[in-house]
Amino acid sequence: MSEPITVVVTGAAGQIAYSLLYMISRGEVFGKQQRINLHLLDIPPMMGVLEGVVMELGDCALPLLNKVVPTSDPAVAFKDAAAAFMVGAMPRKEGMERKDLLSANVKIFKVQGEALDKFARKDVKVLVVGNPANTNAIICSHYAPSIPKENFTAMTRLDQNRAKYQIASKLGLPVDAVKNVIIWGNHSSTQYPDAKHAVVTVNGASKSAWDAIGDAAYLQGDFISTVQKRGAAVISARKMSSAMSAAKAACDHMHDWWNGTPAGEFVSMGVVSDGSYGMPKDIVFSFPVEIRDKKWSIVQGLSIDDFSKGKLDITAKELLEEKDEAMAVCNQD
Ligand SMILES: NC(=O)C1=CN([C@@H]2O[C@H](COP(=O)(O)OP(=O)(O)OC[C@H]3O[C@@H](n4cnc5c(N)ncnc54)[C@H](O)[C@@H]3O)[C@@H](O)[C@H]2O)C=CC1
Ligand SMILES: O=C(O)CCC(=O)C(=O)O
Repeated sequence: MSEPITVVVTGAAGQIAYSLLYMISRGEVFGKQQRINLHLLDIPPMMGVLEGVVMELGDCALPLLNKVVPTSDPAVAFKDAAAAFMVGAMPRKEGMERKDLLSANVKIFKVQGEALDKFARKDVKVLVVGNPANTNAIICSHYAPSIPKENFTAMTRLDQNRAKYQIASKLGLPVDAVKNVIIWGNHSSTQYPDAKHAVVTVNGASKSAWDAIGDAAYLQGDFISTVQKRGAAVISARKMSSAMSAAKAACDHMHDWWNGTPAGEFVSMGVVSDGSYGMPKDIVFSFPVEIRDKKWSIVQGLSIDDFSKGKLDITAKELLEEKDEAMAVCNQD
């Protein structure tokens, strides 16, 4: 067993955390030999609920759980953090766009960025889940200047998993037969789910998902809109936003960041743009990445046709607008 690492989960009394805490504590992210000190942050009115979550974690009798620290103080929560799941934020209700949450949620990420800067390890890996996730991540990074920008990421893995599931279902394949589907841009309805580089394994042979499906109208139409609107569809059905699937995606994202991606495979993550694929710099944009030694790099050289370029430009424009609005909100104080 290794020395314990400190893992922070914000929004720890909420619905995503309820699934996420169990998966992390079972060793599904950092491995079955890695002991964990879980730091659970929520707001003061939720401390009673959080106490119940702590009781249940104890009652799960999880051998990897070294210590659980419930708190409403960011200074306590982020102390020595090696990894942070930033879930705590308001979810949207039916009829809202995720960016409608911006003014309420962005200030949370300013305060927590400042706390990460002061109290976390300088190599902390930060995954922003709370919406609008990409813009909250750029704000968090902005207010944590002593931590490298590369350490701040936003979650588009749920969109990737949704896209993978759509392709697998269309072809009647298991989900693990589908690889390298890409989510470009914002975790919003402007995101671009791109199947052009995806591959599928059929009867032991690898082939292009595009050719296997053989229906460009679907792949440029219903496939894209289904993935873009899946969050809203879940809200409409459940009257609450996705939680189990979001927790699973957060684990997948951090798992791959910690452990790396298999050769020839890439995953999508919102990362601070370096201008790759002609996208604006210094926004958190979802790109395909490969990961080695706990460091991601954007996959270069993928062909982008005019259809794709148009989609990338739309989502980049939205991210630039969101960033301006978020900075204006933060500068009000
Ligand atoms: N990026 C993605 O793919 C996804 C993002 N989300 C987003 O994740 C966020 C959380 O969703 P749920 O867990 O369903 O919401 P929830 O409402 O069940 O839980 C949120 C928790 O955050 C807490 N919180 C609020 N302000 C806080 C602060 N300043 N510090 C610490 N905790 C704070 C709340 O008290 C609550 O316990 C929402 O913004 C939601 O839209 C949800 C699904 C997928
Ligand atoms: O759609 C939302 O705003 C809530 C959850 C979410 O981000 C998602 O399900 O993709």
